[in-house]
Amino acid sequence: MTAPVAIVMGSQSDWPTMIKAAEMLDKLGVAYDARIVSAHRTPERLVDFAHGADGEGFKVIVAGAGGAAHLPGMIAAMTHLPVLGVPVQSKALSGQDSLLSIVQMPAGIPVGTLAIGEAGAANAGLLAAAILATSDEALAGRLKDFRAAQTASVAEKPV
Ligand SMILES: Nc1c(C(=O)O)ncn1[C@@H]1O[C@H](COP(=O)(O)O)[C@@H](O)[C@H]1O
Repeated sequence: MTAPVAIVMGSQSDWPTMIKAAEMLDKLGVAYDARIVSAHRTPERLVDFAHGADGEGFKVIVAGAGGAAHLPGMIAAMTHLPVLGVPVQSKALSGQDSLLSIVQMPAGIPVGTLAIGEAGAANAGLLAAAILATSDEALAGRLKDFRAAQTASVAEKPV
């Protein structure tokens, strides 16, 4: 069976951030395919990926990039699949550059933008699962269990 989620990132250096999306999907029993694709450095790979994503069977794309982060928006421009953008924390501007370049899309081509860094990547995994869960009752149940376990793990008093 093909993986329903593609996790793409602009560079190998993004993987320590984007692995948080992968770990979340692992926890929820959702298959994914992780790839390095860059609008800047591998433009033809980007075009092939974005044009072929639907045909490959992907349902949701999680795209992470840092700095001048054109990757999520360029993918969104070439596929109708939902694209979730993760602004990777950059060294020079702490990810503000990544955030603004992903979130400020013109009307007509949306990228669902998450928070900067690892929390954003983890939430992208959760959101991808939530999108898939609208047509997958078993996954919806696992998402509810995840929430319940999270709630139960929060102590009432600090130690
Ligand atoms: N923003 C993009 C794109 C893109 O948008 O296509 N391709 C690579 N990059 C970003 O460049 C940063 C530095 O990359 P290196 O660490 O490889 O120099 C990474 O965060 C990557 O996402």
